[in-house]
Amino acid sequence: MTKTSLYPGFFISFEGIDGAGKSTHIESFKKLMQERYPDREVVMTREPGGTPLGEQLRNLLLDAPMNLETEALLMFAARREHIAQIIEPALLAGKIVISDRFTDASFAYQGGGRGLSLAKLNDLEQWVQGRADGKLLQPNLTILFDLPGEIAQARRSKVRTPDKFEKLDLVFFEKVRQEYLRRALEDPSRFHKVDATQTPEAIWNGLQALEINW
Ligand SMILES: Nc1ncnc2c1ncn2[C@@H]1O[C@H](COP(=O)(O)OP(=O)(O)O)[C@@H](O)[C@H]1O
Ligand SMILES: Cc1cn([C@H]2C[C@H](O)[C@@H](COP(=O)(O)OP(=O)(O)O)O2)c(=O)[nH]c1=O
Repeated sequence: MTKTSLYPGFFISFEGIDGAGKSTHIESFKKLMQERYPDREVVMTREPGGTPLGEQLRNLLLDAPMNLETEALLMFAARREHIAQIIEPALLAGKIVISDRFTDASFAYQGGGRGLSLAKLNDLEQWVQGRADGKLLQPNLTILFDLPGEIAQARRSKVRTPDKFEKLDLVFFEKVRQEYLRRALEDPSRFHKVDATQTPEAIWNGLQALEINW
């Protein structure tokens, strides 16, 4: 059985290091899905966040310095609420859910970047995404914007005031990137890797050509 058949809906996550180009494409991608599947509702959401409690946790997570384990636990607490309130009900109702980040980000940032053990992250993933039937709720498709840390940093420095994670250095973002790539290798049927060094137009053409295996 594929993960796709766990729910009538379809779950897509967008991932990548800060500045890789997710925000540039996610709204248009939502519109594309809506045009392609006019009889389905498309729900756009994000992590950390997605629920009133999750958004409160997001404010804390993005600004307050905290112990690494605390950070991971709060990320997964926000995720549990997000799954219970938003993601699972939408998937059960046959909707398309697009989330700006999901669990791969915890492996990449708290694991790869900050060094939390993958065993602990695996436990949290099982805890928060495990279902009564023993299967794991995962995105059906994860679109990973892959970009060298240096290029992402140059793009970021042009635009915005950095949050807590964005202030971290180049070595950190390379480790984050490598963990994303490791996760992609581990589950190649779920991941679609985008070469984010391409022009926005080329990236968009690639996204439009992407086949959704419902
Ligand atoms: N393919 C691209 N080539 C050059 N610059 C880009 C590309 N995609 C996005 N950018 C620019 O890089 C910056 C970061 O992009 P953004 O989409 O906000 O990244 P993210 O949401 O992944 O952090 C923005 O200024 C954006 O205009
Ligand atoms: C979901 C998640 C995000 N993050 C981090 C990655 C980002 O730096 C930050 C917020 O992500 P994001 O929403 O992509 O921020 P922005 O749109 O402002 O770039 O949270 C984690 O460290 N772990 C997680 O599990």
